[in-house]
Amino acid sequence: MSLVHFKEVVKKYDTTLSVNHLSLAIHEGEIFGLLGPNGAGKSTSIHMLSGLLSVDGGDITVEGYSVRKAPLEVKRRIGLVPQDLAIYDSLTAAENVTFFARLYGLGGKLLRERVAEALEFVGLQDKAKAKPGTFSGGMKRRLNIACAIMHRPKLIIMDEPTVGIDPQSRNHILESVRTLNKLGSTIIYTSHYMEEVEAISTRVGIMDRGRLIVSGTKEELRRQMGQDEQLILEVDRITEEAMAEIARHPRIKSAEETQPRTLQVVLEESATALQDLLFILHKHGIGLSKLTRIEPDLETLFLQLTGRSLRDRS
Ligand SMILES: Nc1ncnc2c1ncn2[C@@H]1O[C@H](COP(=O)(O)OP(=O)(O)OP(=O)(O)O)[C@@H](O)[C@H]1O
Repeated sequence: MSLVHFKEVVKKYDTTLSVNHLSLAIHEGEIFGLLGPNGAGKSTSIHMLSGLLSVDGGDITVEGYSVRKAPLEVKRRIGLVPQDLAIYDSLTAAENVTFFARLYGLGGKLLRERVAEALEFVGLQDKAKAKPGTFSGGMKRRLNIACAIMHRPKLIIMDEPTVGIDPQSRNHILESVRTLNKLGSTIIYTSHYMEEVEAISTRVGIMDRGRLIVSGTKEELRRQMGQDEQLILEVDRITEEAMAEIARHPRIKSAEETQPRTLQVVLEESATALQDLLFILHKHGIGLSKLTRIEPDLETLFLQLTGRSLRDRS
């Protein structure tokens, strides 16, 4: 069942469409990874979903409630972990979580229980009375998460939660995402780190220039990537004649000398393309010392769909 529905959503700044008729369904129980280069429109989309930005066209619903018509019903179901930290340095860790708990209408014993539970969940129970000014970047991010989850929301939105933090906190955060999901929360996770999104998500959507250019499970996306084979060949030398012959081959899509004596080659998947490539090298007296096949990843897919690199722009 779909928990979140973006229907033809538009956000305009001046004349530019930062979000351009975005349609997207997120199902209950998923960890949905929203990937895209800087400026793709990820933050703008989730800010509209969380009610921090107005929607200029279309609508977004959460459990059928519209952000336009029933914003409070939507907010009650959401916990947002924003990209920019939303914590107060003058309050202790426990007071920070308490502040947000009160905003969600919690009080009394339940409030105290939930504050303790949230701090324990992010591994900051020993720091409840400390002020975040003394915390590392990673600890501040974990406190930020505690503030967003203490009301046990159905949907948790994490906007680039691992930017600029140490590996230990990063692993802690990724593990918390999995646990929160197992405990029943649906997660939307935005990032421009493709490895992270691949590792954690059950389904992935890739945005570019305000649009969703593709979405699916990792297996579905892999199938979309077609059947090209990417190979790295380490050779003892390369000649212009051999490169010219390789370039002329109809089943060899591209060949490039990426480093001295290293060739990166893209072949159509066929029984003969690799054999022919090896034959050409042999014919020109070129020795091959190593051949590696590159597994296709989301970066490859982004490149295929847009002609641009996801990584270069991140
Ligand atoms: N307040 C604003 N005024 C004008 N343009 C804006 C504003 N906020 C965002 N934009 C533009 O909207 C587009 C989408 O930005 P957004 O922050 O949503 O991208 P993003 O995918 O989240 O990127 P990042 O990974 O850098 O956060 C960008 O071109 C950005 O310059």
